[in-house]
Amino acid sequence: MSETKRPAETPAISLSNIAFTWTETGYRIAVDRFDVRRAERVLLLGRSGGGKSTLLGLICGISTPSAGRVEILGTDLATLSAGRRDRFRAEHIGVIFQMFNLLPYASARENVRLGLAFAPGRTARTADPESAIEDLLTRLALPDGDLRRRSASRLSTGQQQRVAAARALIGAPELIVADEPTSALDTDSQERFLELLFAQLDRQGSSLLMVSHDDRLAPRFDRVVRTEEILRSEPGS
Ligand SMILES: Nc1ncnc2c1ncn2[C@@H]1O[C@H](COP(=O)(O)OP(=O)(O)OP(=O)(O)O)[C@@H](O)[C@H]1O
Repeated sequence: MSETKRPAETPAISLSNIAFTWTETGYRIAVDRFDVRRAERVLLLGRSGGGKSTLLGLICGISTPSAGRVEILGTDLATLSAGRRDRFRAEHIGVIFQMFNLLPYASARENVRLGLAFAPGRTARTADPESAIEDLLTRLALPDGDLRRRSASRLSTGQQQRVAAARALIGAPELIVADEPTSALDTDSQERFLELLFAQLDRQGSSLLMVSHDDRLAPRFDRVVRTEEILRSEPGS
């Protein structure tokens, strides 16, 4: 049985007394306490190799800590089997990966549609999936026509990034987690992307945790946290 509290009482993310070690490298992190509130937008800033992606993996339930508690939207991830954790992630967390992780041979539309796979709640919130996909791609400035039919591998980096954002946002999951989604873009494209992303977040009221090493992004967020404020890491052997 998962342990679930009422939404109004629960933060989007609540981490306590976390310890995690990568067995292959011995690199370890510890986090005493870290919370993100509902609808809050938090930027986690830190140097490269400082453990940001490792932390996001724990928050998304891709990795599991050796100690401590990861609670997402009131659910303690340790109470879920691996399969249920995957379904929980699909249903409640829109993830924008650093390398986007699009299916290269699938079209932009098909990649966005994947955001609804294994996510009955997100699907139920999307009355008409095909027009929702078109609407999101329009809002995220991926022009109609050939581009939306083209396989993802034939899109520019910025276009792939917007497809990845649309896939994360479709069906309005409560939490969006983004791992350096703007790192491959020039400053103007970064600005445009963030504007589009934030406008969509305003519409759907999701929380956002974004990690980056670029502190120029800071003014746009409700709160900025530096990795060294919450996370201790040891390089291993
Ligand atoms: N899959 C893995 N297997 C083993 N060790 C890993 C793995 N992924 C990361 N690590 C270890 O964790 C350390 C921190 O990596 P992580 O990707 O969490 O940092 P980061 O802050 O996200 O870096 P960047 O900003 O460069 O993406 C790495 O130096 C590496 O030793």
